[in-house]
Amino acid sequence: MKKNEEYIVTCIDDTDLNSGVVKIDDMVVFVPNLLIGEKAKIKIVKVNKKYAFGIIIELLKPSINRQELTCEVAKTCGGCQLQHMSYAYQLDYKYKHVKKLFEGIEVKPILGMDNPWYYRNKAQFPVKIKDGKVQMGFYRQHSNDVVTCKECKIQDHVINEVFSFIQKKITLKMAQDLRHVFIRHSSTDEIQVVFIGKNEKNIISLSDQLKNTFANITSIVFNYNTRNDNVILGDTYKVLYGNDYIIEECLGNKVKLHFKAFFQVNPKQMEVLYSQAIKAANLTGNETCIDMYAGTGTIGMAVSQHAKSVIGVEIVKEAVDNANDNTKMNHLDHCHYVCQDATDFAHDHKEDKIDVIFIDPPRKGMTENGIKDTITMQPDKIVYVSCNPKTLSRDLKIFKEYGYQCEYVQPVDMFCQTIGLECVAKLTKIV
Ligand SMILES: C[S@@+](CC[C@H](N)C(=O)[O-])C[C@H]1O[C@@H](n2cnc3c(N)ncnc32)[C@H](O)[C@@H]1O
Repeated sequence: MKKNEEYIVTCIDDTDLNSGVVKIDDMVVFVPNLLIGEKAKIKIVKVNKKYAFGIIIELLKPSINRQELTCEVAKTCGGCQLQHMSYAYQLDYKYKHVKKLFEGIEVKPILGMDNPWYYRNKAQFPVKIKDGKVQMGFYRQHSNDVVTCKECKIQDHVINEVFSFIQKKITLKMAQDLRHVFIRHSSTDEIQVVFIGKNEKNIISLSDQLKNTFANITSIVFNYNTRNDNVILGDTYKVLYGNDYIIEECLGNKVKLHFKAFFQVNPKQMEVLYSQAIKAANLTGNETCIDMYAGTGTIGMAVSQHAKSVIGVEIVKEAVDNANDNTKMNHLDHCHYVCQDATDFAHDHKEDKIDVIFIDPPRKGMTENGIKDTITMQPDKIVYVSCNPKTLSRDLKIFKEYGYQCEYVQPVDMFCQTIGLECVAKLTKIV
């Protein structure tokens, strides 16, 4: 097989990264976006020793599970990898792959959305100047090129409106000192805009236009980032209007949310996810709980309404400050947060007797030492919330080696149209 050769193929399988799998003379070829059962003319673009990669040139027999692409940049923007699948099929596809990862563990049916569009409450738009024009949009897949578009079909409508307004008003002078524009829209209908770049001088007039146009903007911030890597936010910032936070809501609690603090991007499914986490813990009201990787305290505050006390740990100072303000604002005085690395926290508390531990780490999951020290606390139950089924599966194996087994995994579709999936895992002590 050689590069640029063309073949007519039928797709026999798929991968969890949205590639169809075809076989040509016993050679496996991965073809992005090809669905099982589909017949297509493909072109080989790369050949390795044991496998190759191809691209679709012409779809000869489309699957009934394929849906029309309605987004104008679906083919160039890297955001929605599964937009060519009907939503029911996206859920089947995710379920099949998540089940493979958790062999021997019950995986409950995925909880999906009724309307899987316009759900995201946060967007980060890169800003560039190319050929004397300002570009603001999304990164092309595996590239630093910016794909411009009028709207994004998974961002909520208000974010699209603010995005479109900035696109119209931004000048070359403004763009030259900017790298990103970050927009959040809360469930309480507050808008936050964070400009990220070198210098705020040329942005002041845009900030004024924004606050004069959108009555519910409560926070405009300039974040200074002069680094040359792909970390989006810098350390220092200046508030241009209002506050450095907005007010969010989660399961009935108000949440003060700093722009540097984490918040789930799908507010509807966040409540489904955290309700599942609380259900898994089956609390009686007498438990002492830990909320590890706590963010602004969203899980811990909801848990504290069903438990005796909650102590939470989080590494981002601004988020911890928010979390402690949030417990006061919601009158939850048996819930308290500390700023520390989660592994160090688990180590310092390993002699404590804790009943239930909630864990919600970033994509990379936990450290083995963190898992060992968590287990030393001998909780009756551990509820692990994860946005990365692969690191969850790895960590569940380590938990099992140290005496905790997973009873079940409950997937929740938090990231419709994309390959992402969130899961809740319930773990109990092996007796
Ligand atoms: C997936 S978020 C979950 C946040 C929170 N539970 C929520 O749902 O809003 C993971 C959180 O872990 C925090 N984090 C990352 N590394 C950490 C560490 N080593 N120790 C403690 N917290 C950490 C991040 O700042 C982030 O807030």
